[in-house]
Amino acid sequence: MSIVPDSITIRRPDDWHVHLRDGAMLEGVAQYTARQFARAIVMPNLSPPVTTTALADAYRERILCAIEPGTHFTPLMTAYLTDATDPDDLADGFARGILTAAKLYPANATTNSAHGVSDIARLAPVLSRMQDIGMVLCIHGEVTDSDVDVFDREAVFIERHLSRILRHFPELKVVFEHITTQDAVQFVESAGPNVAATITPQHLHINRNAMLVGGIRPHAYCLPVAKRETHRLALRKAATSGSSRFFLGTDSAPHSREAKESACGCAGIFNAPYALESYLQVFADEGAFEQFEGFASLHGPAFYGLPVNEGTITLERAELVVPDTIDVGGAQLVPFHAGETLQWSIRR
Ligand SMILES: NC(=O)N[C@@H](CC(=O)O)C(=O)O
Ligand SMILES: [Zn+2]
Ligand SMILES: [Zn+2]
Repeated sequence: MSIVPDSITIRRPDDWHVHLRDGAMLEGVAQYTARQFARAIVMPNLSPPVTTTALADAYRERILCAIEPGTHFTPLMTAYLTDATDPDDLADGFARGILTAAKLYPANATTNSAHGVSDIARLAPVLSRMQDIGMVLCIHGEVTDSDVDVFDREAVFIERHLSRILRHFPELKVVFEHITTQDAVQFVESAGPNVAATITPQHLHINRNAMLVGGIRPHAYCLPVAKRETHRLALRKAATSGSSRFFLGTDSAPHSREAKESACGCAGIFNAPYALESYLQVFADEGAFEQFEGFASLHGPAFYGLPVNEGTITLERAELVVPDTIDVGGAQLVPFHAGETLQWSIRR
């Protein structure tokens, strides 16, 4: 067993995958992310989605308005790829610093993805341009074919699509997002340096039993769905390995309590309020304290070609009781780890 210190100070971290939503929900949740992270890659799956540079620019303004004055937080915007995406618009948004990445959702893979790409082959001109200009492609890597079991959708995506995308565009910078399987870990490890992956706190903490044993637990349901224990262990190993190809992306995805606790509950876990505390617990339990800063604060900027943040954040060993619910503009959200006691707290 390695020695675990009582506090840890790291460079300010970033969240490389978050859903901040819009309207009242945005107003309520943005501050939780801004308190923990200096920057965040903001997902474009609003309804309707953020498909152009102009829409991303307007959305960025709304996010900045939702952040409390005095908070230093930079939203990094993404454009949602559709069958109609214009490569010139993407390149223009990227050159002007409005867009940081583009996002590929296979049609109907997840929340608000009905406008996603129906045939990845049609994206060739877009992907080719992104490869040329060094713009990152973020991918929700699950197939949506109805004959594929929901627990196999990520592994089948690698085989049917991801390998092919990288064969055609071998220099394209790809983030395989919120990976949930050993297959994805192995794929990223054996791919070139232009391929990386984000890992969420929930996929490091829970396996599918958390969702299905002793009653159905909608607050543990997100997409890609948590897999069996062997996969969780592979993800913990990857995250804490020190490999620069794996970095932090919470996939915090708030839905109201009613939308989650329903006959057809929404996918998504709201983990923004205690994301760092949750991740650190994993690194502490794995005896990988020294790898925490790389995962949280260094590997992501290096991959995106951005500077690391100035300033630091300190977490200390101090119990933290996660509330059962969090009130956000009148709606109740159930956070990840609701009712549990975490062992680490951010020093304020
Ligand atoms: N992760 C989720 O379960 N849900 C996300 C969409 C996504 O990231 O796939 C959402 O927007 O609710
Ligand atoms: Zn996703
Ligand atoms: Zn997401």
